[in-house]
Amino acid sequence: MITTPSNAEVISFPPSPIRYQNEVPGFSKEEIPGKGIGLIANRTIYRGEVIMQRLPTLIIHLGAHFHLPSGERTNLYDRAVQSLSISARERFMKQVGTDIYAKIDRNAFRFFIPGIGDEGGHLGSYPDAALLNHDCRPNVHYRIQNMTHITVAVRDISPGEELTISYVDGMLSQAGRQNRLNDWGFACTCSVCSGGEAKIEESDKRLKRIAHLTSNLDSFEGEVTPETGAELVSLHVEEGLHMYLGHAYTRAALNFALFGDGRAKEYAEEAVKAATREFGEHAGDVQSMKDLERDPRGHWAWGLRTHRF
Ligand SMILES: C[S@@+](CC[C@H](N)C(=O)[O-])C[C@H]1O[C@@H](n2cnc3c(N)ncnc32)[C@H](O)[C@@H]1O
Repeated sequence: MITTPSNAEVISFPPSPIRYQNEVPGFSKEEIPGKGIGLIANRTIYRGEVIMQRLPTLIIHLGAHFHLPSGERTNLYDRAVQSLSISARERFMKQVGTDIYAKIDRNAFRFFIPGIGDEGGHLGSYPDAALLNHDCRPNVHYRIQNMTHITVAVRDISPGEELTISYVDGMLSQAGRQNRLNDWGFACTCSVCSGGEAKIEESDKRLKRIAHLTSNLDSFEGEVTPETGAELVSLHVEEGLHMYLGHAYTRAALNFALFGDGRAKEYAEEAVKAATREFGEHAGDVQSMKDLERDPRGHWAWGLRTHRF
């Protein structure tokens, strides 16, 4: 661990260690043409399945990675990697990148210790999870909870399909995403990016519509009908943004509730499932959607829009 003394104390004593379940690996490592190594499903993996949970091999404070003089940083990185067990070191060193700095840069995942702002920013090295290649419309979502990297399927995955995550914000336009991906040194060949001009235009248009509906739903001034949230969910599914369905279903459920519409219940139920996949069962959205599902009419939002207009 390369961090400040106060962060080290918190990191050494995570507030509530999560349980580990036995894993039956649903994937194998394979060479993928044009992408290096990747992970391929070797059985059907169902939506919501936890695919992999990993503790970090190394933790590095963002300040150390980006602001230490390179000589000092190299020294620290060498010592950190030397202190790993032989097998952990081997897995770390197999990652892409010409030296330790590059391996961290190209493979590590960013996370923040909650409650202390930028000071809590770290890079976690998880060499097994780092084998997930990028797709703009991925089938897997990951989160880092108590320093643990958790990978969950966001839709059913067939045997032989590659497991992928998105390295960039999937709501960016295709050009915006490609621009960010240049940092990793590859051009994306996902179904949207390689689908030709018309497909890219259609996808960008959908993303604009998603942004527009989201902003309307989030403000009391925006133009919305009971159907607006349902349209938002459909657009996410059409666009392949299964990784973001938690917020979409939550907005839709709340919108139905605001209109005093009974569909709030079924959307809240889906919101609970999607938000659990994305953020974990203890996330705030999950709890509030459980409340809405249990008692839509008793919810604070029920009928508020109908009173107003
Ligand atoms: C975190 S690593 C992923 C694992 C990597 N393929 C390996 O062999 O270890 C990131 C690197 O994988 C490659 N990569 C990931 N996604 C890709 C994609 N969609 N197309 C081409 N290369 C990709 C790029 O070289 C990128 O810098």
